[in-house]
Order: sequence, then C-alpha cells, then structure tokens
Amino acid sequence: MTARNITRFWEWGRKIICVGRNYADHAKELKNAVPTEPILFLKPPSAYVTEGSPILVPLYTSNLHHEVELGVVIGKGGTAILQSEAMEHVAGYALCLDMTARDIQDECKSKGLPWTLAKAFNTSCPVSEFISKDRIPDPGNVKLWLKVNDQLRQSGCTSQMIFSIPYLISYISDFISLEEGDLILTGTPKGVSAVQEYDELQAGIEDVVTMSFKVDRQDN
Ligand SMILES: O=C([O-])CC(=O)C(=O)O
Ligand SMILES: [Mg+2]
Repeated sequence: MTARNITRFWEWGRKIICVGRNYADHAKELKNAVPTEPILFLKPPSAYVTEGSPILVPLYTSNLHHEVELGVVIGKGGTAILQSEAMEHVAGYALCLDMTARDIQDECKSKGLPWTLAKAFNTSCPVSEFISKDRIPDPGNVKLWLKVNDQLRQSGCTSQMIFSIPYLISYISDFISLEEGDLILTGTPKGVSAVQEYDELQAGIEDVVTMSFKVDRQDN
C-alpha cells in the first residue's frame, strides 16, 4: 500500500471484526442454532499476537479453546460496500486463531451478557504472516487445519462457510465502516477444544502458510 506497510496490519491498531457460527458443524457441536444472519463481535488491536510470542491463558478461565479461522485483511475502506465489489476491498489474508474462554462465554450466554471477556483479552488473536491476495485465488475454497501437540483437532474447508466473504464484507460495512488495515475473522469449523499451559499449537492453510504458538502462563 502507500505510506504504511499493510503486511504488518497488526501494528496499525485497527479493528478486528469476528463472525461467529459461520460453519454449521461448529454451531452444532456447541448446541447453537445455525444463524440466518451473521453474528458479529469485536476484538481490540491489543488482542494481536504474532509468532515468537506466546498465547497467554487469562487467569479467570479454566477452559481456553482454540478456533482456527481465515482472516481477511481490508486494503480499501468503505461503507455499504456492494457484494459485487467486495473483493476489491481485500488486500490479503492471514491465518488467525479466535482464542475463546469457553467457560466465560457460556456464563455470558446464560446471563445474556456480552462476550467481551471471553473473546477480547490480550493475546486472544494470534495471526500468521500477511498473505497477499494473489496467493489465495479462491478464498471460498481453502482448507484450514489446527493441531495441538501434533494431534489434529480441526480440519475444515472455507467452502463450508454459511456466509461468503463478499457477503460478510457487504453485510458488516452496512453497520460498521471498514478501514484499511481492518481484519475480519470469518468463523471456525468444528473441532474446537481446550488448550493447556505449555501446549504447542500449529495451524495452516493448505500449502499456503503454517504457524505455531506456545500457550503460556500469565504472570500476575
Ligand atoms: O464462539 C463461538 O462459537 C463463535 C465463534 O467465534 C465462531 O463460530 O467462530
Ligand atoms: Mg470464532
């Protein structure tokens, strides 16, 4: 891009907009209804963590889950973006983890409270290197996987998404203007499960990218 380098989007302090329950198999494994409209929530830029730094377990959870997701990096901002023009707003992608304190989320759900502490804590958004748009010609048909300590836990394909990337960009931008450097997490396929301190997480997008993160104790 121009003055700033989009390949280091996590340093910009832009929004992270997350889509929930965008894969029917994941909605079902947590006994949630399959949505008829996208479910949105946010993470702050302080949630970003890149390879070389650990994922920290918040002190208040005893059930931290991994969710592997395709992230879409916005290159050109806009409001009320047409679905037919949505892909022109994409600069590239990143493999992302939507780390989730599942016990806290369950508590929030039962009380009808927002998910902020379950989803938006420090290091809740591990990201891979930036992947330029040309390296994923069809983002609606790529395979994602995640292993914990070398054991496969998640394996899915973005073709299983309920709402497509162009639809999501258009839908989100009707309510929340998108800006250059924003990241959209597009939801997770089934297989989410708990991680413990000292676990090693590895994830990848087919032959495009792999990344690894260690889970660590949070010093208080
Ligand atoms: O916490 C959840 O189950 C919702 C979510 O983020 C997803 O489906 O990716
Ligand atoms: Mg998620």
